[in-house]
Amino acid sequence: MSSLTTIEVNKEDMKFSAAHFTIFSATERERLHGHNFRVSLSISSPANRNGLAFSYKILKDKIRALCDELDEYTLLPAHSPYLKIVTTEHHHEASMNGETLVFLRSDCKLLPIPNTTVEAFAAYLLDRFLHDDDFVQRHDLASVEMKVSSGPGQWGSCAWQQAAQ
Ligand SMILES: Nc1nc2c(c(=O)[nH]1)N=C([C@H](O)[C@H](O)COP(=O)(O)OP(=O)(O)OP(=O)(O)O)CN2
Repeated sequence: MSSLTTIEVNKEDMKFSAAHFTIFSATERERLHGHNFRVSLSISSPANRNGLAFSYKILKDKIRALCDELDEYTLLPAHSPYLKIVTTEHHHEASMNGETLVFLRSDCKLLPIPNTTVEAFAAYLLDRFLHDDDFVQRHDLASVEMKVSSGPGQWGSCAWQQAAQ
């Protein structure tokens, strides 16, 4: 049975500062607020005779680029079951429970996620990592785990595992 090695990249600058509000139900949400979200990526692969899984510099570059896309925006969930978003020429009008929040489009990013939680961010970033290019196809990987933190001691994660051969 071969052993697996894991590379984890979790650099201080792998982060994005963003505003959001978590939606707990059709009638409950947080007020708009922000975090410095941190991102960590771990990739496991079969140990090889060269003792090098792959150069992890490419991972840091990819995560930093993904973080830059989200940095200093208000992040809104385009796939929320509770929040309805109407986009006009200059604004996103986000409505739930009889209230409407109006945001400048230039200040916002709508993400294809159901909620702006750390676990939903982790799933979104993992999907981007897996599908933005052919890194996963070009390497013999066993698993990939993306983690997002909204503050010390609290993380959400999402993982992909290679299908059993
Ligand atoms: N499953 C999840 N639950 C919560 C999330 C989340 O992303 N996934 N997020 C929040 C809020 O965004 C909140 O701002 C963070 O929660 P909170 O416990 O208030 O954390 P703080 O950063 O304020 O840290 P404390 O010092 O522990 O208060 C809530 N739930």
